[in-house]
Amino acid sequence: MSEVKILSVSKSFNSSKVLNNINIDIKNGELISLLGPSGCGKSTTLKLIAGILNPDEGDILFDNKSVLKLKTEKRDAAIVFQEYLLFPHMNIYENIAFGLKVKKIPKKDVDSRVSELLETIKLSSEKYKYPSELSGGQKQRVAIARALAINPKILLLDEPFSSLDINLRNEMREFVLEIQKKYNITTVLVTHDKEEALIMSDRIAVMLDGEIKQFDTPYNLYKSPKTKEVANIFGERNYIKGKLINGVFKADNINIDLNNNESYEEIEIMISKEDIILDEAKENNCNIATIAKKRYVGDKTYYEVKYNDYTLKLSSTNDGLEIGDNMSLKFNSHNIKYFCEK
Ligand SMILES: Nc1ncnc2c1ncn2[C@@H]1O[C@H](COP(=O)(O)OP(=O)(O)OP(=O)(O)O)[C@@H](O)[C@H]1O
Repeated sequence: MSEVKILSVSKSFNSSKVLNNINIDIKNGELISLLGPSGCGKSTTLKLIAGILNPDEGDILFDNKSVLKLKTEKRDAAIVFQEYLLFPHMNIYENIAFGLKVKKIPKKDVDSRVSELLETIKLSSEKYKYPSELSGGQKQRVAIARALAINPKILLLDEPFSSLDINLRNEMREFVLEIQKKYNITTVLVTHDKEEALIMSDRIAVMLDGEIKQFDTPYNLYKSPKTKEVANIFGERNYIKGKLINGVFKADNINIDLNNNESYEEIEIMISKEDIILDEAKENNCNIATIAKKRYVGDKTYYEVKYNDYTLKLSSTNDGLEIGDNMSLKFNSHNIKYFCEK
């Protein structure tokens, strides 16, 4: 385990800048994710940490020492890719033992380390099987055990679950979390899956166009994104433009008390789907919305409602509403976030 610092790192390929002034400070034993759309520079960042690539500018420190001059094999960073890249002609035991043998570790120490890892990945009884005889999840477990065998300072995971089906993916996420906590190993996970990043990370670096837009805890990123572009990474939200007058948001036919004393001429509020609440419409209730669309997804139902000139999207555990139903509308005002120009 190790503390990792990426300091003002930039990288270009063929004079096109793919990373611009990246700064990430990873604590000992922390699991962070690099989250962003395809091409934003996640894998390049991982390769810079591993030493597969070198930055044009900036520095990378492990435990406060620059590793830029160290080759990949000297950095003690283990990388696991989406494709398992196991050696097909070696059995599971030999695959896991490979890095230890290269380091000329005595046979009895190799044996005890590999046995411990086989137990951790629950494949002790399969140790003489070859990769072709394993399921996708088992292969990925072997790939992680092989990476951990050499006791790396940092574990780098490049979209390790994307080729697995959804049930296996959930199982592998839990497995990696368990193993990461057990060995307290500093880990960087590359993913484009927001749910995966939210579930697994101590902190998430949101990357867009080669820049870190926000580096924060899952909770803060979801509840208090600094910008709309970061908010949108974590799913569709509702946005309404209006004014803020002494803490009361005002737009056409909408007044929401945000419980503060601030005033802005132009702001845009962001309301998450789960913060719009539908209730039975009462006779004297003026906030009436009509259900326009319904999408049932099992544990919740997504609705689109028309409220005056607004179309709002919300999620509810109530799956019994139908298109055309009139419902009263409420907002969870304490969860409303706003973006403004002073
Ligand atoms: N060796 C290379 N030579 C030239 N361009 C490259 C090289 N590696 C990456 N790029 C470019 O750099 C940009 C960032 O690539 P990178 O693989 O880091 O993105 P990513 O966020 O990991 O994307 P994905 O999720 O699709 O893997 C892309 O435009 C890519 O085409």
